[in-house]
Amino acid sequence: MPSDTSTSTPKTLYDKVFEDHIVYKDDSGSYLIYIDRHLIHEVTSPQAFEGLKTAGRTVRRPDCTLATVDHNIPTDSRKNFKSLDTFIKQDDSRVQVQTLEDNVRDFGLTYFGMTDSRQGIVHVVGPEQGFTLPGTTVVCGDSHTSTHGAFGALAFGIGTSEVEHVLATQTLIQAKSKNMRITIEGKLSPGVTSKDLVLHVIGVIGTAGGTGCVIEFAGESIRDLSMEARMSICNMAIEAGARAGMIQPDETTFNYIKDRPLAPKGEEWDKAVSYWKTLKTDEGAKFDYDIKIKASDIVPTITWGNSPQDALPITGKVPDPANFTDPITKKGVEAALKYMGLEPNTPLQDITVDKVFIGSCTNSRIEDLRAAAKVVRGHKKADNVKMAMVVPGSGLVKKQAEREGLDKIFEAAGFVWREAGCSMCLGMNPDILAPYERCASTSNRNFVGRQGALSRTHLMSPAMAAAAGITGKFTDIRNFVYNEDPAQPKIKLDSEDESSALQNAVYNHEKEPLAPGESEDEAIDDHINDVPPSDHVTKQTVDAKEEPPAKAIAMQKFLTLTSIAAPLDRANVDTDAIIPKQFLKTIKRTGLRAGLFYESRFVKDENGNDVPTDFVLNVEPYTKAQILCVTGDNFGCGSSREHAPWALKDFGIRSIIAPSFGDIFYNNSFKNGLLPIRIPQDVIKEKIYPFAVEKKEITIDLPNQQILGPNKEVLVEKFEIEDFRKHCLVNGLDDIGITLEKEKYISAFEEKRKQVFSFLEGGSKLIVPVKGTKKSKYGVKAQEW
Ligand SMILES: CC(C)[C@H](C(=O)O)[C@@H](O)C(=O)O
Ligand code: SF4
Repeated sequence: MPSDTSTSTPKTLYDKVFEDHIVYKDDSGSYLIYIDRHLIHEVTSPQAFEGLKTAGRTVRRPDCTLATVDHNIPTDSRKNFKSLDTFIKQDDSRVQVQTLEDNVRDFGLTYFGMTDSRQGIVHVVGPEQGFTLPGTTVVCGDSHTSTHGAFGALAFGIGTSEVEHVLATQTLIQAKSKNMRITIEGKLSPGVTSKDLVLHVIGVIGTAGGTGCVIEFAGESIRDLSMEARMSICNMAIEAGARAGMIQPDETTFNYIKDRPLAPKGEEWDKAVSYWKTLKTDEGAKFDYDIKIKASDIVPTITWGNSPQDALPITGKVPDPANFTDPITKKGVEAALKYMGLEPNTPLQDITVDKVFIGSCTNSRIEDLRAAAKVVRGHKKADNVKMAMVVPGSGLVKKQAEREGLDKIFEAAGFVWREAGCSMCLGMNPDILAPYERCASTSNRNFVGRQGALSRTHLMSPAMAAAAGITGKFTDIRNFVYNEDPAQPKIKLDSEDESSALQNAVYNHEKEPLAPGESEDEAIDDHINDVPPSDHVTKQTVDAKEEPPAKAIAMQKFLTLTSIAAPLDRANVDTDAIIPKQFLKTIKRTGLRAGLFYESRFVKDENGNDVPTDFVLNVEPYTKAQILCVTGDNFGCGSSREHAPWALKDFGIRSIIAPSFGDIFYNNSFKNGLLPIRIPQDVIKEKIYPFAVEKKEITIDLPNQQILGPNKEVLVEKFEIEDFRKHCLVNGLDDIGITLEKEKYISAFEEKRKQVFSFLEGGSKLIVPVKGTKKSKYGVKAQEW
């Protein structure tokens, strides 16, 4: 490290960053890579911390971790915030937030809580603070970690078991992904934004298009974009099925980072920039897939269905199932139209909306809010729009917008101005749509039930969502009549005033005034005393200390499995469908059976009770199936929630056969002793699916990598599985235990890193004092400032 550029083989940006992080490579080709930056939020971390405590493990590098709360928190005004107990009314949400506060205190981690204006959506906070840097590896228990790839970082979502792995070892076990490049040739046309660009790309390559790949976005249009616009693109790389999205860092990147609180300073800055300038794809580097898209083909784009790939030009019409020949696609279109309450061939611009949501980690940054405010300025919300909600991505974005008067513009138009959080992007807090409400949303997922049960989501850019709020229907922003009255407040143009000095005046946290005679430490200690310790955490920590530290925790072994297989004739089954968001509000790994495929398995009767449907897992004998046989591509796409494999496992499923899987789901399954098997679609349909339908038992033989029929005849001669994964499953081995045996390699890497990448040292510990994390009362090392 840094990767050797003098050798003859040209490398891609991804190759370089990956190679610079290899701690160890084993004979089977599996890598242990070092993780520079780890972001944490309340939904996917409780079980990870619980695992650490149970095994008596500590956090290896607290300086590499930064925590905040975002998914569960209400977006109501915090002016009268007194405590979590009174502010968060939903019990399960409050427990998750409280559990995170306990954990960051117990492990001495840096945390932006609800009274800290730096709190916000993890993917807004990381870049805003300069925690995200080019050439780093960035992970988070969240699929939209791909956002950070806009800086030339290798950034990807992980499951909760991997969160635990990173906390304990600061590394991850990884296979090398394939290289894909998507070049957008030429310049974007007026009125076309980065959101239109990325929706268009997903419409072209599909939600499984990037599976197994890291996508590098390149070309003139990408180079022309601001950092915030680049983040919106990489954010949605996961929606194209990719492991990560990346953009070569350049002057735009460096200017954005300079002087942010955690950016390297002085000589370290110069050293960093000279390294960052090497982070580009070499001439002649090989891509497994090289796709070119003309910028001139991209127009303002919105989605019509339940997958981000259901993207159409705003000038288009709702698709007609009669035009589709492939039976799975046709069935999917019919189901989506029914769910979305749309008639085939309706012009998109004739469709009226009930609500507008401007926010989410895709589009809640200052430029997004400026673009929306510019549309709204001097207009009034349409009468048919029941509510238009604007949710800034962080407390600092909110403050900046208020300094610019954007809040007043929104409010004058009848839009609602809220506090920072994920909000209606997935509605884990009270911000949800009522059944059948149609929403113009700047978020990234339009899945069934995503914004509330039976909700109807259409994805689009901030300007288009704002325009829908004004006209009451989907609107081509190119035809929108802005109010140009000079008496209206002026709004900065996109990416104007990106000068670092101004940005940082804004994005540095303003500390709360100290009480007379109070020192900073005392102020912090006071706040800690306000946060009541939770009994279960205290107890677990103490218990763990009495136990000798565990090495490898055994997982259930997987050798052979004979069972009937439940047939599922669907494509793009997302993890929101496998386990909807309301079941994520748990701090345990178990008890999720009830939520498995909840929206498919149950409908409500007139008294609001769950009534089972004829979904395959409700039908005998499939209630006892241990195998799921899926015919369509991309099973488990979308969110990183490990709750999906937990729920399948809780139901009794131990193996899933499908043509392809979402990357994070695939990974998460192995960590829980589940075996996902990739088999070509025609083989599934011809050889396995018929037995599933006939309720006949099949056998999966993992040691021999075979699938056998009811009479033990060979259906699949040798399915693929990486050696390392097979080894772990067959022997029931826990990854963390295995990795900890590589301690000497990790330490050696860290020693070198200290010299070569000295500008990464300090990490989140360079943050100015943060409330609530100074002292641990429970024995684990506290953060020092
Ligand atoms: C809660 C989290 C696991 C999830 C994700 O990984 O994406 C969420 O952020 C989402 O957008 O669905
Ligand atoms: S996609 Fe939505 S829920 Fe997920 S992190 Fe982003 S804002 Fe939060």
